Amino acid sequence: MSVVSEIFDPAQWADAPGSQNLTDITYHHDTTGRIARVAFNRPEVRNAFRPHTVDELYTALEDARTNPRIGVVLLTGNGPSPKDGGWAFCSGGDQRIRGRDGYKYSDDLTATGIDTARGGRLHILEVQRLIRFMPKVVIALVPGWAAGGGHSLNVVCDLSIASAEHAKFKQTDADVGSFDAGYGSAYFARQIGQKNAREIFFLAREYSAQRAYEMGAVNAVVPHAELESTGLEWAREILGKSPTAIRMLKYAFNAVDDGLVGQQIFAGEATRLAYGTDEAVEGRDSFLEKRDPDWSAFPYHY
Ligand SMILES: CC(C)(COP(=O)(O)OP(=O)(O)OC[C@H]1O[C@@H](n2cnc3c(N)ncnc32)[C@H](O)[C@@H]1OP(=O)(O)O)[C@@H](O)C(=O)NCCC(=O)NCCSC(=O)CCC(=O)c1ccccc1C(=O)O
Repeated sequence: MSVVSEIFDPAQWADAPGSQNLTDITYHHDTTGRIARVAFNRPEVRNAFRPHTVDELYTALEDARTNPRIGVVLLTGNGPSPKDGGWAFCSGGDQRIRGRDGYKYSDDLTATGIDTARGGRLHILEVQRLIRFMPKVVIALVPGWAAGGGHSLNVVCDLSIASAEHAKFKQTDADVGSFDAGYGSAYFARQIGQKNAREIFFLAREYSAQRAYEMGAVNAVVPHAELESTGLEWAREILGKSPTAIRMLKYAFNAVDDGLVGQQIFAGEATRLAYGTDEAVEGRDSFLEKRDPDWSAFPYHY
């Protein structure tokens, strides 16, 4: 097992099936197969994402979502940068290949390699929704910079743990003419309060891990060397809980901010639970057996 990041413990992880050809991220399962680790792997650009990065990220997260053994996903950034030793969770969209209609596919790392025939992409927002709606806990492990769209990803994760020494937070969207007007800002304000969120976006200052913790943008600040082991510890603790309870709780927390989509997702899971009852089985069977349903065994609970 190769060491993909200085604080990655290879004894804890195995390559996720099909992950060998990934270029912009790494994807591992822990040795029990119950925890996924998905990491940005472009440390030389502070883990900025290009469309290909987002494609890989979506595929890995979707794989984790649909794997019935996986209960917790750790989202992080590999590091440090071989160029200058800097650490990053993610610095958002790769500004070198940003076009007028979104981020462009490029056959190399520069604007000269852009494929002009393909439309620009903003599909990091699809990744945000995947994290938000997956029935599993997603924990951001922030080993360095969380900036721009990377800052927004930290916002949308269920829990966040930050490196005391290297994690830094900065919402640069307004510096570069971008604006995450969804979860990245409006939901962020629900997390940390309107005044704090407006300050972070309007001034685009830099915030330490400790300050982010005080504002409620992260759950814990731990020594850098312990970031990943703490993530695993939290994940194992969550795995000790009822999967159904965790799923319903996540959707309940979401529902209040997600409007009818939030209600639909919560209601869908309630329907799934109802289908498991004898009462619902009676409804189905009466239809299939072409008879009136007999509800007499099912009281109006109060
Ligand atoms: C993150 C920094 C504050 C780190 O600063 P520092 O430690 O001093 O390092 P640097 O020397 O600046 O960077 C080292 C190296 O990395 C390159 N780099 C860093 N970030 C990027 C990037 N985003 N794109 C391209 N390259 C990057 C940097 O140029 C250096 O390269 P050298 O060749 O060594 O010089 C600082 O780096 C910084 O501020 N970075 C930019 C942060 C930023 O503005 N990000 C984009 C915000 S906009 C966005 O993410 C939109 C995303 C999106 O798709 C979206 C669209 C619509 C709605 C919502 C979203 C959404 O937000 O999700």
